[in-house]
Amino acid sequence: MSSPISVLLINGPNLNLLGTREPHIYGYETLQNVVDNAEKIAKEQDAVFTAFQSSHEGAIVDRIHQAKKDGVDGIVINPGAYTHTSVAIRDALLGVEIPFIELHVSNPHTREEFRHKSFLVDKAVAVIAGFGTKGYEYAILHVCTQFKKRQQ
Ligand SMILES: O=C1C[C@@](O)(C(=O)O)C[C@@H](O)[C@@H]1O
Repeated sequence: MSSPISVLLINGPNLNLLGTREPHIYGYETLQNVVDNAEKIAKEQDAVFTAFQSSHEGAIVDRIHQAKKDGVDGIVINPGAYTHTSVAIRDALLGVEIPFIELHVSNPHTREEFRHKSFLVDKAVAVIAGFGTKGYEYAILHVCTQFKKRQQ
């Protein structure tokens, strides 16, 4: 029997405040809820699931490096504001060669101009934006069902 797909969910800065942060934009669901739902969906698909949140760019870079050592097959990442600024996170994702989905709770393209630029979008397998926290469920299910086990 082949080993299960392994998926890592990364949330960047301020996403720990989901549920209370600008709820008219991000809704009322907490990050804990989002992660619990994502884990449930992954488990239903017999996938291995891990989640990580940090508001620090370097910590996110380090976690992406660790993902390669751990044999992660796919990453779902909501980079928060680092979407619009971080060459380091882009380079980390490219460096580990793990396919990833870029995810946003809101649709940044309907918001301020500075949110229209993404340093990841041209390298992402897919982008999910504007579905609220439901987007996490779609992204995790997609990785678990459509991504292939990587050759180690
Ligand atoms: O922190 C965030 C959250 C976000 O990534 C989203 O999920 O909609 C959109 C970003 O522009 C913002 O900085």
